[in-house]
Amino acid sequence: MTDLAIETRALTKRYGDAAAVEDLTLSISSGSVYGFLGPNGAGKTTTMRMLTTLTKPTSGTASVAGQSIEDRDAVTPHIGYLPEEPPLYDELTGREQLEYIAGLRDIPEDEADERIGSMLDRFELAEDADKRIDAYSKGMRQKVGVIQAVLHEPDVVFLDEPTSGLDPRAARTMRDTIAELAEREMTVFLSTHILPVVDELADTVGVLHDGRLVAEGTPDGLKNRAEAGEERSLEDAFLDITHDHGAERLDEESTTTA
Ligand SMILES: Nc1ncnc2c1ncn2[C@@H]1O[C@H](COP(=O)(O)OP(=O)(O)OP(=O)(O)O)[C@@H](O)[C@H]1O
Repeated sequence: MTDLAIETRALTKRYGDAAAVEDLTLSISSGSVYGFLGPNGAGKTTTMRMLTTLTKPTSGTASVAGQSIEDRDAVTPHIGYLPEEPPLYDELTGREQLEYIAGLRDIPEDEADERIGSMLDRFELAEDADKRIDAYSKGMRQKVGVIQAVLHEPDVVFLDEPTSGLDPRAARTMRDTIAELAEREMTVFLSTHILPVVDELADTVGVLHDGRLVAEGTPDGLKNRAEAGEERSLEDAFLDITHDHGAERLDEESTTTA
């Protein structure tokens, strides 16, 4: 694998006249945690869907784990994806769902049993593992969703709002798990609106606004963009960055319509 786990060049996705993602160029190192931030509708999910080969870009190129996203069969063994709504079969139990995914991923049965057992314990889901998923709460579905995303120990995992629906203890387990995945050299592409999670875990943060990357740096680098001496949280930095860019665009619009 190259040193870059994710590389995109001018990646663009249009729906009709509107660009959901525009001219996105990213270079994300292997083994790092990349925090991908942006207001609602900024294009985060669209980006993840392109990088996980679920939707085709309108233009531009990208590779994930050294494989072009045009080659779905080459990319998928290397990646895991937790989307906003984890794809689960309601009629299966949690354990059956995970065993099914382990089979699809060609994980040997004894290894799969061990990994599934240890992840169910870790997320305190063992007691409910033999209940049908249609009886699961949102948080329980989320737990199964993340376990199935990392079960095959992919090189790169895409997590869309991983702490969504989780109680504080489970959210802590999720954060610890992400940190551990990164320690094991897995690259984590993490999108969330919970900024302290990004501040705690991310090596690099990218901020998307209206489909464009408007800021990128370390969490501390983004916080320190303001005048020296000012104490800022990542939330302050995010609000400033996305506000500045909204204001710039309004200026551009008023100039072009004047
Ligand atoms: N299938 C689609 N058809 C048309 N427009 C779409 C489609 N999918 C996304 N969009 C548009 O693309 C833009 C980006 O959406 P996207 O879901 O990627 O944003 P997001 O950053 O993930 O938002 P959120 O934080 O709310 O989940 C939005 O304007 C959305 O309406």
